[in-house]
Amino acid sequence: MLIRKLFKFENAHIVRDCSTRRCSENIHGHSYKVEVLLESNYLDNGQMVYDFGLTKLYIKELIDSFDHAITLWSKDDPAYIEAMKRYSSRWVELPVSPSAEQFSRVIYLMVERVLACTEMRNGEREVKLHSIIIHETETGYAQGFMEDAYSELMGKIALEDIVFSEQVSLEWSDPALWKKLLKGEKLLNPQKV
Ligand SMILES: Nc1nc2c(c(=O)[nH]1)N=C([C@H](O)[C@H](O)COP(=O)(O)OP(=O)(O)OP(=O)(O)O)CN2
Repeated sequence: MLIRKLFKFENAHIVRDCSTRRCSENIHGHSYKVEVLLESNYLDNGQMVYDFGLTKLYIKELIDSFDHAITLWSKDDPAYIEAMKRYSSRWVELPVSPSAEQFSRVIYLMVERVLACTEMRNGEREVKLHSIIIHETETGYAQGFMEDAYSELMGKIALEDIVFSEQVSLEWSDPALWKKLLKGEKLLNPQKV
């Protein structure tokens, strides 16, 4: 059984070296839509794969890090990165360029880590991340699966190389959330949301 929850964020970027000049040479923004697809062969005590309400805790919080933020590629021109960080408080720095494809891989790894760290308390069993779909526009999307997220052909992504700005992390329910996830600390699901 597959379930899907939709999240949204508004984000700015430049995608260097792509064929579209508007995209590679200009800061521009998108109203992103993110589909998180979860699967299981089992149902929980509420006869659900995973309560949609529970996805609105850490999964939503982390995806929302990108909202009203600029996403930077750590290999971009250092002068550009420095200027963006100086004049914009909400930024996320990635070890890969922020194309729709790379966003799907990055968000796959982030959501997968949240699920791995989550202690589920309502009889959920073997809830797995199926894929992440990133809609960059109304007409274009990328869908990333586990094999894409871990693909060495596409370039290995280490979660440790994803950096959130101070203003982003201060808006999380726990400003140490990312550090805790990197260490693999447990996140306890509430019994009711
Ligand atoms: N495979 C990809 N192609 C493009 C990406 C991407 O992430 N992956 N990104 C871009 C640009 O960011 C661009 O803004 C979006 O491109 P495009 O679909 O051409 O945008 P339009 O607004 O022109 O969309 P229409 O619906 O066709 O008007 C470029 N390519």
